[in-house]
Amino acid sequence: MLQLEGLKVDLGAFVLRADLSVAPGTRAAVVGPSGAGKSTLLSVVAGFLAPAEGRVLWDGRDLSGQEPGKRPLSIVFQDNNLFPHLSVADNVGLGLSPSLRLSKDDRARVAQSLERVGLHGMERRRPAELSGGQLSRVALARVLLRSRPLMLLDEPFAALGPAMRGEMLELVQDVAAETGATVLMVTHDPRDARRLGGQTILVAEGVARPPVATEALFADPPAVLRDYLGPD
Ligand SMILES: Nc1ncnc2c1ncn2[C@@H]1O[C@H](COP(=O)(O)OP(=O)(O)OP(=O)(O)O)[C@@H](O)[C@H]1O
Repeated sequence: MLQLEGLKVDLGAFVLRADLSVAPGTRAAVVGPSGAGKSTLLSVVAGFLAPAEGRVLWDGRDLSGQEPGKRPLSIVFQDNNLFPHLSVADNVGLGLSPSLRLSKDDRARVAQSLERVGLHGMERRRPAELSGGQLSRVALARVLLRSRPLMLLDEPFAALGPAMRGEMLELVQDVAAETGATVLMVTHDPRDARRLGGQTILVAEGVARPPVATEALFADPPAVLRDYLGPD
């Protein structure tokens, strides 16, 4: 379980607070106005930012001071954090070993996870030789391989069209189901939040609110969410 306990992140002109927990295996969309602090929230969970107050706990263990690579999580950003000079297989292999010292067995697992996301035969390509959707698949193959219990996705599919986004969201759900991971996914699209089919953390007015059922939230949105969503 992820717990944000009395958390305060202070970026000078911007302060974000959070006091919430996310039950194991929850798929939670993170929504809210631009500049509200969604990426900041993910950054503090990931360990890129240290909180001024409070703690981030995973299964009751305080993650303070633990560097991002050692935390029990995987991250996917919009640019998919792929290295342009490395092959698809090596980009995925980094999920197992940052120095790319991979055993034969590791290589087989890389191939297996690429096959799982529909990229069989593309192992030797470089990121520049792939489409946007395929790049997202590479990033998800790495997440699958790492099999960490928490997946942080920051607008991962914003550059893709609606149909492809739907496909990718299904893949995220499959990957989360296979690894049992808890998912936090920042999105600007309420349809994506609904498609994720779980809960939503609303970030607005300096606060990340506890997760609530997505359907119920969008059926009767609080004023700040209504303003953000605009007229139907
Ligand atoms: N390194 C920083 N130093 C100071 N302020 C920052 C820093 N990074 C972000 N901010 C500010 O913190 C606030 C929250 O930014 P953040 O990127 O978390 O918002 P967001 O909800 O993810 O926005 P968007 O939806 O536009 O991506 C913004 O007002 C931003 O200007």
